[in-house]
Formats: sequence, structure tokens, C-alpha cells
Amino acid sequence: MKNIIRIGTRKSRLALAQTEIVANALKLNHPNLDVQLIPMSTIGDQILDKPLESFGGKGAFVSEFEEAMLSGKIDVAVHSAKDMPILLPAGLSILGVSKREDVRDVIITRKGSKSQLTESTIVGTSSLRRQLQIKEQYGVEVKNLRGNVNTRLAKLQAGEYDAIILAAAGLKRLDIMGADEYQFNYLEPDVFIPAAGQGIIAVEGRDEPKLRELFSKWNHTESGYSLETEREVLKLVNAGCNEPIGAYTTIKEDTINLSILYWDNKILRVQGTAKLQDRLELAKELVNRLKA
Ligand SMILES: NCc1[nH]cc(CCC(=O)O)c1CC(=O)O
Repeated sequence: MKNIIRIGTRKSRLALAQTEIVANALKLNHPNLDVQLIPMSTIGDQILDKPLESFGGKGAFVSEFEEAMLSGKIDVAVHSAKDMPILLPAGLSILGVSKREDVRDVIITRKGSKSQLTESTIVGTSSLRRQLQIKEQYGVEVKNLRGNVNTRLAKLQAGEYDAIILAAAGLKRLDIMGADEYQFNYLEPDVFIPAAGQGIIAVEGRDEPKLRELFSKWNHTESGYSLETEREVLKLVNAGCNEPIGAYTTIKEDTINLSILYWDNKILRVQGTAKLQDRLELAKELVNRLKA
């Protein structure tokens, strides 16, 4: 009999594209595995007219999946790592992560429009991390913008905003970077700090050796260290759903560099380097410095 794995996926184009990436890797590494995709929708996908924080924050995109995994309806779920809550329910873990895609945020404007940001530019983003940094660095006006990547781009096209900010990773996975109707301006990650886990796809599932084993070949160890360290920062500052926080690591051989952005009546930034094996201590040291 063929072994089966059921993967739950949200239905947005980005979620489907990311699930495809994981499913294809699984099929390649395990030719005899029957990989089944189970589309599901979450409260976060259904309520699009209210800020995310008003009905559960990040968790709004994942809780139904967690129930389905624990009850055995599905085995694993594919997430953007940056959308995952800090604490996972007992019995569930991250079973594997992708190699990190382009970690940067990108300013997107309509083709032919002014791509220079000025005080009168209206920038669409609901992320407090993006709002704070874009205001700080360009003095623009910000306006909330929700919806999946395609919805947000449609609102830019409709002229509701002069510019919007999205993650390069999503745009690349959706093949939007090549589109003629937009102009893209990359924000450098050491200046405009990305979200913890940005650009990484994470597979969450029941913490069973058999399931974990299926992802061991695909799992990208270095991205795993990055994600672990960046999520440690969220845990230590006890960050809620849409807290203005950014955390970004780079790893070179056995050294890790960590930058953190935080808001406490003003924008705070800290940065430090340590041996890779001391990554969690580095997170702790930097968060303590923030709190001091
Ligand atoms: N919050 C939505 C979300 N979650 C993950 C991505 C992009 C892909 C990624 O960062 O891995 C996006 C869209 C965006 O922020 O532009």
C-alpha cells in the first residue's frame, strides 16, 4: 500500500504556490509517497474588512489547521514562516523549512508613476513594522491595506495608494517581479528590517518521527537556524500579533549576525554577532539591551 501524506493549504495564490513547492519536493524525494493537497480556509482569509488584530492576529490564519492536524484530518500544513504564531500547540512542531527566498521588502508603484517617495506619497501597508520604517525613512503618509498579495496589487492598480510594500519572496513565488505594470524598488534588509521568518516557508505538523523524516532531505538547516533565532526574539519580547518588530539574521560559516527593530515610543534598533552555536544567547543579549 502507498503511504499517504495530506497537506492542508490556504487557498490564496501565494499559499497554493508555496504548498506546490513543498509538495513537489516531497514527490521528488519520495517517489512512492501519495501527496494529497487539502484546500482549507481560515477566519483570516474570510474577514478582509477589519484589521487582523481585531480577531486574533496571526493566529487567525492557522488555528483551523492546527485542529485539523491534531485530529488527523490532515498531517501537515504549509505556512509562510513569518505568519506563524510564536507558540505552537502541544503535539505540533515545525518539521522542516525551505531555503530562504529573497528576504527584502519591496516598494511597488504603478509603471510610469513617480517612484520617488515624498511627503505626499500615500503608501499602503497594514504592517506596523513597515509603517514605522517607511515613515521614518521617507516621511510618507501611510494608509492601511489588507488582503492577499493579489488583492493588494489590485488596490494599487485602482489608484487607492501611490505605492505599496510587499515581501520580495511572495512576489517572486507568484512571478509578479517580471510584470510590466509595476516598478519595484528594493529596501535593503539591514536598513529596512524584515519580519522574523520572512522569505522562509515552514511545514508545521504533528511531531512524529515518521512525518519529520519525510522532510529531512528538503529541510534547509541554515534557514532553520535563522528562523529559530528570529522567532526566539519574538518569544523574548513576547510580541503579539501585529507588534512593530523586525528581526533579521545573516549567517556566514559559523557566525551569525542578528538585527532587531522594535518600537517603544520611538524606533529602536540593535545589532550583534555571535558564534552560530550561541544564537539563542545572542537573541537574549540583544533583547535585554532593547529592554534596558
Ligand atoms: N502577511 C502576508 C504574507 N506572508 C508571507 C508573505 C510573503 C512571503 C514570505 O515572506 O515568505 C506575505 C505577503 C507580504 O508580506 O508581502
